Amino acid sequence: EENPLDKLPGPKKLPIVGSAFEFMRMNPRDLFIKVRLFAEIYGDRYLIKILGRRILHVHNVKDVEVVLAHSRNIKKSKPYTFLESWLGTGLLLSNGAKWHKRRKILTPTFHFNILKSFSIVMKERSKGLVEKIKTLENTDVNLLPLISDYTLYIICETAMGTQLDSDKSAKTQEYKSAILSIGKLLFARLTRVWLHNEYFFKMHSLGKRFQKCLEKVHSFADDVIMERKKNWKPGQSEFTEEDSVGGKKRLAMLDLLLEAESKGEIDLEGIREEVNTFMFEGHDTTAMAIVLGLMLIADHEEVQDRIFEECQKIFPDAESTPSMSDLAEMKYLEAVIKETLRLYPSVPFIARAITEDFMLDDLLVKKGSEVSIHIYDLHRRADLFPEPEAFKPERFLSGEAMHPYAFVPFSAGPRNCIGQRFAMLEMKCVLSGICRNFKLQPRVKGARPALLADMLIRPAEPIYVKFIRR
Ligand code: HEM
Repeated sequence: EENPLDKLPGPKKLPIVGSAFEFMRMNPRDLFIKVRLFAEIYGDRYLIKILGRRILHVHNVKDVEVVLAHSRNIKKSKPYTFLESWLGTGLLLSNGAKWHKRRKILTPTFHFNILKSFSIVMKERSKGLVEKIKTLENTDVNLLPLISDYTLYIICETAMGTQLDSDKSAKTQEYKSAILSIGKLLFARLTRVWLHNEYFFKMHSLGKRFQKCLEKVHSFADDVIMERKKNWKPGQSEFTEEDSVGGKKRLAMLDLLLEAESKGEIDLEGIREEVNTFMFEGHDTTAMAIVLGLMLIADHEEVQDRIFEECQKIFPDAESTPSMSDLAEMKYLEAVIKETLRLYPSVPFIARAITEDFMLDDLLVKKGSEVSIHIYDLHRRADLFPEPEAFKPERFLSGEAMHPYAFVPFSAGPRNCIGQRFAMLEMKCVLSGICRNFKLQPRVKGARPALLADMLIRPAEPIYVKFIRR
C-alpha cells in the first residue's frame, strides 16, 4: 500500500529490516551525534523505517505545533512500552480513558496553594544544599550526584510526603544508581532490535540485569507508599487556602491518590504506577537541568552577577527565604533557566504513535505510523534562535513575541508536562539559593560536555564546578 511518508528522505533502507543496521549496537553518544547529522543532511522531515515501523522525524516549528496540539493523537510510541515494566501505565505512559482519568485525579496536585506548601520544602532543602556546599568550598565538585540527592529528597517529601533521612541514604543511593542502570539498559535494548521482543529480552543477560534494577526501584517506591499509608486517614486530603500558610499542613500527591483509592477510583497497583512515574520524572529531569544550568552559570560571570543583584533587590537579607511572590519576581533567573532548557532540554525528544490519519500541512500521516519530535534540534535552529549555540538569557527578556511552539522543553498540548510549574519553582529555589551564597567557577572555561541519547539528556562525563563563598 502506498504511503506518502515513503517519499521522504532518510537513511538507506533494506528490505524487511529497513534502516535498523544504521543503529545496530550503537553507543548513546554516537547515536546523539548521528541523529543531529540526519537533521542536517535530510532537512525538516525525514523517515526512518525499522522492521516495518515508519517513524517520521520532525524538528520544525510548524510540524511540531500540528503534532503536539492534536487532541486525539496522544498515544506514546513503541519505545515507551519498554518502560512499562518499571512505570506501569502511569500518567507518562497511559493512553485513552485511563490517561484522562489519572490526569484528572492528579491535576489538583499542582494547584497554586499546594505548590505553595511544596515551596516550603523546596526552600528548606535548598538551604540544606547550600550548607552542604559550604563544606565543599574551593574544591571541584562533581555536580550530578550532589544535586540529584536533593531533587530526590524534594520529590519524595513533596509528592510522597516521605522524608529521606540519613539512615535511608544507602537506599537512596541504590535507587539512584538503579535508575541510571535502567537508562543504560533501555538504551542497549533500543539499539538491538532482536531484544525489542519481550521474550528474547527477558531471556537475555541485559533483561536479567534490568529485572534486578526493577526490583530495587520498586521496593524503594513500595516503602514510600507504605510509610505514608500507615498514618493516612480518609478526609485528610481536604486542603484550604489557610492550610498552605506557614506550611502547617503539607499535602502530598500521594494523599490525593490514597483519597482516590478510598473512593474506588484507583487501586494500589495504580498508586504504585504513579509513584514510580513521579519519582522518576520528578527528580531526574530537574537534576539534569540544574546541573547544566550551574555549568552555564559558572561559565558566565556576568550572568552570575546579574542573578546575585536580582536576588539582593528582592531580599537584601542573606538569611531570608524567598516567598512565592519573591520567586515570581525573579525574572532574570527565570530567563537563565529557560535558556538552559533551550540548550539542554532534559527530555530531548518525544514520540507519538499515530492512531488517526492527520495532515501535516501537505503531508498525509497515516494511522499506524510514528512521529518523533526532536526538541533538542528545534531549540537549536538558527531561524528561531539566532546564534543558537550561544548562551544568552536575554533572548527571553526581549519582549519580542516568540512562536508558541519554538520553545517547548515541557512539551505542549494535551500531553504536556504536568510538573512544569513545580519544576520551575524548584529550579528557582535551588539556583537562587546557590547564587546568593557562592561565586561559581568552571573547571575548564568554555568546556561543553558531549551528550548521550538516553531517555533524558545526559552529559557523557561528570561536570565539575568550584564554589567560592560570596
Ligand atoms: C526540568 C524539568 C522537567 C522537564 C524538562 C520535563 C519535561 C517533560 C516533557 C517533555 C514531557 C512530555 C513527555 C512525552 O510527551 O513523552 C513531560 C511529561 C510529564 N512530566 Fe515532566 N518535565 C520536568 C519535570 C517534571 C516534574 C518535576 C514532574 C513531577 C513532579 C514531572 C512529571 C511529568 C509527568 C507525570 C508527565 C506525563 C504527563 C502526561 O502524559 O499527562 N515532570 N515532562
